[in-house]
Amino acid sequence: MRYLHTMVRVTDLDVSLRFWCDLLGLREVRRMENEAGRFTLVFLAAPKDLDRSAAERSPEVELTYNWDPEVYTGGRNFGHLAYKVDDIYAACQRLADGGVTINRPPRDGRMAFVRSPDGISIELLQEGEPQAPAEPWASMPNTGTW
Ligand SMILES: C[C@@H](O)C(=O)SC[C@H](NC(=O)CC[C@H](N)C(=O)O)C(=O)NCC(=O)O
Ligand code: NI
Repeated sequence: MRYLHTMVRVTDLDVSLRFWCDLLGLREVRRMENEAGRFTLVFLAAPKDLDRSAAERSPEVELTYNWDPEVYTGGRNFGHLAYKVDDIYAACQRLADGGVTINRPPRDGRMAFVRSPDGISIELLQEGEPQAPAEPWASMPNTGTW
């Protein structure tokens, strides 16, 4: 057995791709349009996983966009998706510049949390050793929950 993907239902595909790809940094590896089912699947992979994703189709995030509007509630038993990033300060700055709230800022130079446009919690962890605490992150308070 091996891990394949995590599926997330999204309410706006363009808004979601701007967050998951342009701001978070994932890459679209393939998509499937299903006319009969009236939905689109978009598979995303992190840059360092692209080769493996192309070969094994894993590990990926599967965005599911239902063409007919639906309201997605609950799911708070779901925790988060976690990614290692080369520079947690640069990643958080790119997300913040793109209008994403940094719910749990990287005060420790190691860990941050944000949420996707549909409220999916995402953990960002510094690759390797934590960075030295640096402003504005070191004194930035949490914003809500993640
Ligand atoms: C391609 C493979 O990875 C899938 O997950 S397809 C699973 C299939 N997805 C859909 O039918 C998408 C549209 C549907 N309206 C939905 O929102 O799920 C499926 O069986 N989905 C049910 C599920 O609970 O995942
Ligand atoms: Ni799936």
